[in-house]
Amino acid sequence: MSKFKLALVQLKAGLDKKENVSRALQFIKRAVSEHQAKVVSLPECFNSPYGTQYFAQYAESIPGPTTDALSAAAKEHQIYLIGGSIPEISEKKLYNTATVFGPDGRLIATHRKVHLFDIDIPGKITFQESAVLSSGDKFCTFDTEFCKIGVAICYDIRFAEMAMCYANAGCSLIVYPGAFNMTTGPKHWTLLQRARAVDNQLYVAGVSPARDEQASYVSYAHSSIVNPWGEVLVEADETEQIIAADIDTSLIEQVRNQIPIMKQRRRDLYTLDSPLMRL
Ligand SMILES: NC(=O)CCC(=O)C(=O)O
Repeated sequence: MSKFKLALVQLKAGLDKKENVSRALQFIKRAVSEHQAKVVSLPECFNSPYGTQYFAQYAESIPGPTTDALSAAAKEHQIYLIGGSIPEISEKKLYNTATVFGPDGRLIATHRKVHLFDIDIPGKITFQESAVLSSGDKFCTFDTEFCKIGVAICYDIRFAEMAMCYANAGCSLIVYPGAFNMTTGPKHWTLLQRARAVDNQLYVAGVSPARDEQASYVSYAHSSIVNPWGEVLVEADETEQIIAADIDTSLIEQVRNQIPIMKQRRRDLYTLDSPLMRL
């Protein structure tokens, strides 16, 4: 059993990359000093505006200037830092990539968004990440002294199978840096976080950029942390801010004993057969 504080930084990312990174560093410092956070996460695409027209221009290799700054911040504050995501360039391909740094500043995990955000809701929103990005083909979990944590990015949350793989791998918490929009956000963002939490009886956190009404892509914001009961422990509004909550792994054991769906699965009728289960 363990208990630790998770803080999510709902950051407003603008056109100035240096300014975005510098604001992120200020908020990380505050997450530690004001909330005593041991694990801190930034949102999807935190050093760049979110949009296919920006990814190539803002892309960096990893390691690069943005991730060097994250590494130094994790070390300075002795925290696990989930660096939201950034546009990554590697071997001439672009990815939407999350990085995770340990309290010693070492890069301990990366996640390239597995499910690219390609949707078409006529008159509302059409978006095609796959026009410029390549998808990742690996899962991402990392161990801490508190619990195992899984990381996936935004649209990945719509795929229940992926969260189930993370639960089967022993994760107590899944963190989704994500930038839902003003069409799907109000309908699905919190619902999906609650669904993944209830399906898998674990904690789920969604960490979004703050809303910028002037941006070409307007984020819904509303970062939140949901417990294994599916209860929203804390939810941001649309403004730039930090939210934080205790992650208490004893609640996972309690819920799994009280509602023992993990033991009641009919594996004779259905199985999740993924080679990537071997994380
Ligand atoms: N950045 C994203 O993947 C957005 C996902 C989203 O808005 C959705 O509805 O799904």
